[in-house]
Amino acid sequence: MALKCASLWVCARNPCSNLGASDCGSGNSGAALISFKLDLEKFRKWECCRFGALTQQAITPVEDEKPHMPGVESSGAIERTRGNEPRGFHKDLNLLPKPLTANGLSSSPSDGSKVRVAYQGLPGAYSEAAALKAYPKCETVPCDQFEEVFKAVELWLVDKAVLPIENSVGGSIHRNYDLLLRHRLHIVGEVQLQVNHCLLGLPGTRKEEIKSVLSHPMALAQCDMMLCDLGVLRISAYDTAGAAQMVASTGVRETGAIASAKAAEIYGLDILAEKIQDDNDNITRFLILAREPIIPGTDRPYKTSIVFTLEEGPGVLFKALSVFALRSINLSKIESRPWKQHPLSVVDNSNEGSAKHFDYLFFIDFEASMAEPRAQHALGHLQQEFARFLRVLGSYPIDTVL
Ligand SMILES: O=C(O)C(=O)C[C@]1(C(=O)O)C=C[C@@H](O)C=C1
Repeated sequence: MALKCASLWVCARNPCSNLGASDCGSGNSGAALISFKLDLEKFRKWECCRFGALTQQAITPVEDEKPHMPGVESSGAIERTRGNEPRGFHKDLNLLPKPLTANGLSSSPSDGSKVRVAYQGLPGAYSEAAALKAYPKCETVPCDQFEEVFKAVELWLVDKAVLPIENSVGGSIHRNYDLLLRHRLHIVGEVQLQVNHCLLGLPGTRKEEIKSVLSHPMALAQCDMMLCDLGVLRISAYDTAGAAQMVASTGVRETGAIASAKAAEIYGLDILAEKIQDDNDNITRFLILAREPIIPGTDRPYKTSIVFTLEEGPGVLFKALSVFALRSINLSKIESRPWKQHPLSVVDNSNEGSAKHFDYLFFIDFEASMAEPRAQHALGHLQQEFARFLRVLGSYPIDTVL
């Protein structure tokens, strides 16, 4: 694999000798951020020491990518029917681009004139719309699973990836936080997209005829009230456009899909109801990922995403977050995820034997650019005083246009 030397910002305690870093900074709490320019292979070796099997796991496909939501029934009927002939529809679904799969990644065309952007789902998915918002002339490349979206960039089959990370109604997409850590891509941008869901059905179907509705679990959650009113069975699918394609190809009048108006057009379905989400302001935030980081500036508002772990102790998270408050840096997101390689930390309490604590990773977005000294000082402080591990996932312009 043709991996190039990459520039990464990495802060951690005592990694200097392993990394060949040019500057390890001082131990002062206000120390400047240690910026390492390092060789990706060295970085991997170092991370391997700290995380054991993490590096190896980064190339192991996720066992179960099938979406699951409590209270949402999953059915064999939602498995993709790639290659199946659509029944009774004028659209030839076989002419649409086929999603990449882990085993079926093909090479990019040699003409590098267009940016190729991978996304999870089928044409008409919101992730595709997000890719086109970020790069209006890009070539969008559909992938079956999130894991393949990452691999498509890592294997140089595409230039960028777009990844949903949170929704204003449904909250975080936890799987994608975990994948961000397991892979070595950089966040180079974000896209905020207004998501207007439609209820789709076979041509000529009435809304009242619908008995079950297929969609992505996030989309089902975002339309909870309307689905309760209809009293329909909910069935989860990999993505909204995939649900629309499924309804089109199975030809069952009683089954509808929640998807975009564009998906209705692509798969030849009728729009039975529009803007069916519970909250009119239904915004999904997507991340743009690339092999190389961008160089952040101060010309416009920037956001920086980091992930870190902390030592165990009372008030440690409070103290860690104070490094931002002390410098008037606003936090726009905090998410904690179990540290899967280190599920428990054992603390020796002299009288009572050993106490066990769950170990967590903290993902934080803060509103400052890594080009700003206050952001560099905040991360230097966090790294020197509190963090066992710290990685900058990216520093990128804030998307302010809906
Ligand atoms: O299924 C799609 O169309 C997607 O792009 C995925 C996704 C998500 O994962 O949240 C994106 C936006 C909507 O919030 C619903 C689903």
